[in-house]
Amino acid sequence: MAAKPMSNTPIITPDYKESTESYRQLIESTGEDLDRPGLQDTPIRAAKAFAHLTQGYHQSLDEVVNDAVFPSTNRELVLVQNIEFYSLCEHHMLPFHGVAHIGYLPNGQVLGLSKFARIVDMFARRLQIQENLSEQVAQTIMDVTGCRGVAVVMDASHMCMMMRGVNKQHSTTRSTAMLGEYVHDNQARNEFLDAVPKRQPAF
Ligand SMILES: Nc1nc2c(ncn2[C@@H]2O[C@H](COP(=O)(O)OP(=O)(O)OP(=O)(O)O)[C@@H](O)[C@H]2O)c(=O)[nH]1
Ligand SMILES: [Zn+2]
Repeated sequence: MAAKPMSNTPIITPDYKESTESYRQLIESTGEDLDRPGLQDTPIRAAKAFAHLTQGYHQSLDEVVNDAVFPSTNRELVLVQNIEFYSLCEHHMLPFHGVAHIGYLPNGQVLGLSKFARIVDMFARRLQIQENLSEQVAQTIMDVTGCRGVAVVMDASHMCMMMRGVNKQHSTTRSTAMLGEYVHDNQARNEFLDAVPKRQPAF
């Protein structure tokens, strides 16, 4: 018997037509021969890869969280650290990647641990700048859990600073977003910042 569909939402199979054509034009603009064997499937491959890297636009928070919010009396710091992420900078569409560290102070309920990573990915898989990515993750955790405070630190290396432009191989960027009690409570801020791993140079 066929598996029962999970919802009545129609399954849309993307055909990547427009993005494949865009990649064809982009490759042609280099003077390359699109018919040579190595490149024949490259436009569709690149289109599929780009769709993957930007899939966060098509995810819903409800699906990502999947009701994994659980009652708890624990109100102390929960720190989920070293969540690796890959994103694309919105200025050059080149990758930036690194790790996110998320701390929060629960207020009667806690979020399933994997959901922190899923929320990071949902916002990272878009065209982004690192500062906004950090804020969006923090705000979403606050909205979903109703926590007392949330702090996000992200350490990342930006390919647009490494492969081109200023060509700096060792520079990394730390962005921070703090909400709720973390805004004014220096003791809570310091507890979180002391617990966050120190960032190593990119190489
Ligand atoms: N604040 C911030 N800037 C970013 C991020 N990703 C890329 N950028 C910067 O966006 C800026 C765009 O600057 P522009 O002068 O318009 O572009 P550009 O001529 O390509 O700049 P260069 O990279 O300096 O060659 C650069 O300074 C990038 O380093 C990010 O996540 N946050
Ligand atoms: Zn960039």
